[in-house]
Amino acid sequence: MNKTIAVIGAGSWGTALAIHLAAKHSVNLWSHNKEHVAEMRALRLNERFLPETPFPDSISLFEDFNETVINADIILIATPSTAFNEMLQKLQKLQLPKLPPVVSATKGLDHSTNGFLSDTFYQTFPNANFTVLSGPSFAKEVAKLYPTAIAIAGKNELELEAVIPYFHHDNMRVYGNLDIKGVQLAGAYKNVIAIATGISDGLGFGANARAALITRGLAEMTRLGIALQGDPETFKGLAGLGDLVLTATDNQSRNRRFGLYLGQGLKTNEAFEEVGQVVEGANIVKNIYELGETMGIDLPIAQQVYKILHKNVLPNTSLRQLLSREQKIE
Ligand SMILES: NC(=O)c1ccc[n+]([C@@H]2O[C@H](COP(=O)([O-])OP(=O)(O)OC[C@H]3O[C@@H](n4cnc5c(N)ncnc54)[C@H](O)[C@@H]3O)[C@@H](O)[C@H]2O)c1
Ligand SMILES: O=P(O)(O)OC[C@H](O)CO
Repeated sequence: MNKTIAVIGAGSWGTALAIHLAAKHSVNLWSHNKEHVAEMRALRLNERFLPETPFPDSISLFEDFNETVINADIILIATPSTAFNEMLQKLQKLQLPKLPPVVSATKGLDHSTNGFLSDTFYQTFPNANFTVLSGPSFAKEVAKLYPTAIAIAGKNELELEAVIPYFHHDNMRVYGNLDIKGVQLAGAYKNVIAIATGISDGLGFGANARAALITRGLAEMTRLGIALQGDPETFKGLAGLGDLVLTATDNQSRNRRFGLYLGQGLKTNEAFEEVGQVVEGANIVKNIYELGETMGIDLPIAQQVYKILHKNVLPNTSLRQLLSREQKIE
């Protein structure tokens, strides 16, 4: 089957997935930045975000949103979470007679509601097929076609069957998942824990502290996830533990690197500048903190990351506060 896939967002993730999908399909890759589109057309490469992997011939570059999606068999949104809503508005404006299945590869929450991006999507398109792609997957490795396993989550098996075959081929193995809320919460939360382990490593706290943050981070992610109607099993799977371990331990992660810079003494704005790409954990830690407060759920690691980023608490003070909390049963 040679189908057409519209990829919305030409950062590192949209581009990597475009390269993977282009092995079997035609891909329309869209960026909101006209100069970036011209550059990618000329170079047949996304030099800004993924400079090591040239485009196969089956990728076409688009600056016009309408042209990108009008004949697409599926639409993949791969923008940062801050732009997700804007992409839905663009899709709505098109008034397509029937929206093709939409897959979100964005890892985050809705910043204005603290809610799931899927809820925002269903409010705009109540009857459309919407699924979420998540799991341990660095863009650079996907673009180089290294072996990768991910999860795609949706409301029911029919919706999953309509999209999984587009992604499940060559070096990518896809597991279907029916817990769309848990998968999203895990994909967002692991970014915050990766910032915390980065900070801890930047401070030189060592391997014991890193393992403790990952394990206790998984516990608090699971606690919030269950309270938000996620399935506890999800947090042990690819979108949970899998992505948490990847992001919290490998320096390809922007969230982890951002934390490392903070731990080494850089100010927040300096750390953002050094990373130079999206840091979703920093985008959403306030949402997670507010969810914990309003729902009365203890999220100690996220609380400390929130205080470092939003209340000017020093990383060293903050992480030591984690250790000095009252003794409890695991
Ligand atoms: N890079 C990865 O390894 C990876 C893997 C899995 C998931 N993700 C997720 O994918 C999403 C995108 O991340 P990325 O790695 O591609 O980020 P990136 O920093 O590499 O690129 C961001 C892209 O978004 C574009 N953008 C910014 N504002 C926009 C707007 N208002 N409208 C349209 N486009 C806009 C930028 O021009 C840029 O092309 C994030 O939620 C991230 O967590 C990334
Ligand atoms: O670079 P990060 O920290 O945004 O992580 C990228 C992916 O989410 C890893 O699965």
